[in-house]
Amino acid sequence: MKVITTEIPDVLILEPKVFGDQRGFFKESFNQQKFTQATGIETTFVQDNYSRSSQNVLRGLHYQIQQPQGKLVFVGRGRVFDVAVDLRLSSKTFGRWAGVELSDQNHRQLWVPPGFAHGFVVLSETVDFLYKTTDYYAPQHERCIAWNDAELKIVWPVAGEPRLSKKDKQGVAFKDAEYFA
Ligand SMILES: Cc1cn([C@H]2C[C@H](O)[C@@H](COP(=O)(O)OP(=O)(O)O[C@H]3O[C@@H](C)C(=O)[C@@H](O)[C@H]3O)O2)c(=O)[nH]c1=O
Repeated sequence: MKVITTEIPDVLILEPKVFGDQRGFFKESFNQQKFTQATGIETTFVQDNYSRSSQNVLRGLHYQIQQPQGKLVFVGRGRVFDVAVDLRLSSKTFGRWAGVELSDQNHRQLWVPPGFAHGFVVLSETVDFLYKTTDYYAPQHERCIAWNDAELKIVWPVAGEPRLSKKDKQGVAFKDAEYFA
């Protein structure tokens, strides 16, 4: 497995080994031992999530202020632009974002540590999006920052307004958000 750092050193791109043959391909989408060996991160994943979205859907920017979740995210089918925003006040990269294209072609996975907000926009017709989390879903602790926050200045590779859930339309400004210590 190859590990590539992003503009935020704690946000990592993982490239698993892909075995292609005349049938298609095989890859280990997760291997605890290889993940820890390659990244130095010792954590336990407790939940697997799978969502399907159509083109131009944007989900985010989400985090849990308690029970913060580290997320290992990847695409089963399709293409997204995936974003992690550092919400850790003590971090050198507080308030900065990292964005990476994840697709069924590049097989990339993104490690989004606890203490980050996360979101993605769908670039393909549909996307099957899969991720593991290091803590359980806790809706009472869920928070959402507006995808188009003026201060964060995330450059989403979409023209016009993406399609958002009701909840995501009510995302708060970064300056008003709750942060991590
Ligand atoms: C996230 C989640 C949702 N749900 C339910 C609640 C709701 O009725 C329905 C849809 O939830 P949402 O609209 O919050 O789903 P979604 O907008 O896909 O939320 C996800 O977005 C991405 C960007 C993340 O980073 C995730 O952590 C998560 O916040 O699924 C669960 O039961 N368990 C879960 O872990």
